[in-house]
Amino acid sequence: MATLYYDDDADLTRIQQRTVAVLGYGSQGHAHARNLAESGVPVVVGLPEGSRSRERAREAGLEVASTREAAERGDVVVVLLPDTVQPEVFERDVRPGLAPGNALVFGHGFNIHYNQIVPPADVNVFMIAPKGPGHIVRRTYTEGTGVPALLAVHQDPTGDTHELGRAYARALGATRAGLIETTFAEETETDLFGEQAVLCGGVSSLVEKAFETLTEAGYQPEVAYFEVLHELKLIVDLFYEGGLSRMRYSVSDTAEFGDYHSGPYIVDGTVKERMREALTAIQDGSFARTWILENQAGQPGFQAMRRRHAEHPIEEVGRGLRGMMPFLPQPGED
Ligand SMILES: NC(=O)C1=CN([C@@H]2O[C@H](COP(=O)(O)OP(=O)(O)OC[C@H]3O[C@@H](n4cnc5c(N)ncnc54)[C@H](OP(=O)(O)O)[C@@H]3O)[C@@H](O)[C@H]2O)C=CC1
Ligand SMILES: CC[C@](O)(C(C)=O)C(=O)O
Ligand SMILES: [Mg+2]
Ligand SMILES: [Mg+2]
Repeated sequence: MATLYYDDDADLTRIQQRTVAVLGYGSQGHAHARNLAESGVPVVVGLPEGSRSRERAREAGLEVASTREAAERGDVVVVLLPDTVQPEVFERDVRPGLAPGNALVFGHGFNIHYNQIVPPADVNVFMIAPKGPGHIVRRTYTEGTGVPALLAVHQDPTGDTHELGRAYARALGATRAGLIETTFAEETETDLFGEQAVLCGGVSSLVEKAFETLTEAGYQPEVAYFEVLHELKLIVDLFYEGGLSRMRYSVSDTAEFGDYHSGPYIVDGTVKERMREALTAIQDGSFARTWILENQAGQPGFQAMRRRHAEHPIEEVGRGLRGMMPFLPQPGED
């Protein structure tokens, strides 16, 4: 049975008494920095001199310093940079400023689990890994709710890392929704599997292929877009509120029968076999090696795939349709 923590299990003052350096102001960085600051925690954001995010952080009322200065000033240093740049920035800008008893925090376990960062033994190391995108971590905080997160402690030389982690999660808004105790290994492996098999890879591939199937059969792209992409969010909202059963309660009997009849035929047992293969590549480190080598080579394959998928016809159709829905974020808005 998982151990879960909520607001009453966390003493906010433990984190309010520390200076928290948030390195990076991207998806997670902006959410952590702003949520913590609004929870009464002293925050300094660490960004390189030329960073395009410096102005946005200042406009949000946050103090900004260089990555190195912020890391030196923070008693708690939160590394919210892309996973692949973290090892280099850690060695150059973070390690020199770490003092015994400081805390080093991660939003995902990749670099600790795959030994790309080995922190000094006298520093506390924990992870708060939100189970949701950074922009939703921010939005839900402002709405008074939160995104669940995972807490793992890797090193605890001062003996109070767990308490500090719970306090951090409360300041972020995560203990409003639920904070689950885990390990760096479990978070890293399940997170990579979830994003590859379902949340990013599986769903995107299903949507692209379904859109292609309909449009190649002569149906209007706009109808196909609404059917397999736009409505997906409305269906997934029901999963979120009440599990698969709530979706099946809300849809028609015809849709529910089609779900049982065709779902397991389309996503069949061979898909599960390939899911197991993807999980093995995560567990034995071969996926991590491929991603690290891809970055060392300058990301040629990654950038080519990014371009190819960005040019998929569903993206073009979607841009036009979303432009007619002013309640959705428009290009250029964060
Ligand atoms: N994205 C998400 O929702 C989730 C992410 N995570 C984890 O959180 C961590 C952060 O990911 P994410 O928020 O996606 O990261 P982003 O790519 O959104 O943020 C990158 C930030 O790091 C800065 N940056 C990039 N390169 C450097 C560098 N070489 N030196 C200093 N700063 C740099 C960028 O600067 P600039 O602003 O100038 O571009 C930007 O502010 C990762 O460990 C990730 O796995 C965990 C859960 C969900
Ligand atoms: C699902 C992708 C994710 O793991 C996340 C938002 O939780 C990520 O790495 O961005
Ligand atoms: Mg994730
Ligand atoms: Mg992830």
